[in-house]
Amino acid sequence: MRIDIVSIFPDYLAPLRLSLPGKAIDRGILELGVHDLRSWTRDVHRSVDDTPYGGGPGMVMRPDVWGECLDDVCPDDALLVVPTPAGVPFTQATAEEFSTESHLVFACGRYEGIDQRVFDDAARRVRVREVSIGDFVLIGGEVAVMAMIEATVRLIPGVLGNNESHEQDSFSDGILEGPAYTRPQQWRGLSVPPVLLSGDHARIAAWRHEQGLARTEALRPDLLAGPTVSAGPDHTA
Ligand SMILES: Oc1ccccc1-c1ccno1
Repeated sequence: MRIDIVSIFPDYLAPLRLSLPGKAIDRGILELGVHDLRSWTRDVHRSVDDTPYGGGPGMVMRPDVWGECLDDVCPDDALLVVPTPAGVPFTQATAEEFSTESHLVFACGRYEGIDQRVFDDAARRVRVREVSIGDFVLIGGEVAVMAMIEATVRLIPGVLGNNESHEQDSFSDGILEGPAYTRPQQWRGLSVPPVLLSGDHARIAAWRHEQGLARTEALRPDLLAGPTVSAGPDHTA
């Protein structure tokens, strides 16, 4: 997989080369390109934004600069992902869909967002997903992109080591993971549930599922209410 990211703060994405994505890069499983949007500016001030039509606070990122950048960075077979609070929810299903792509391009917006015509124009030749990582507002898309990349890259075969797996992730079977325990068996008067010491793998699996279900009912009953909309294959944002 190749991932390209466009940002006016490329150094913000430096941590991606550590831990998980870093290992994937070292193993040749992942190619990562980070691009400074200002490289496509043509004025002496290297301007990337302007005042919004219709008035209102803040600034909007310019279509001309983004358009020329995406012409260079985003080929027709790539999936263009645009993090935005106004997007379709990013879920584990989205991460699974993204992990099967050969080329992801992430456009990090700032200010009041990117001129909509950038995505309308891009949609003429590439698949576009406007995606939200949650119902809150950030200053820019970089943090959202890092979260989405980590959630996606860890699902690529070979990225997680043998003793790490995503088969029992929260959400992988639609419910939250149950509690986890390790040594010591007694700690500050608190014991590890005896079933986990039984060696009875069927009982342990059943207990873990019950615990996950109880946690889900208590904390995320919405996950038990049936399928929700997410930025999956049938949602073009
Ligand atoms: O709040 C944002 C600002 C810029 C780009 C993305 C976001 C966002 C918020 C939630 N998901 O994405």
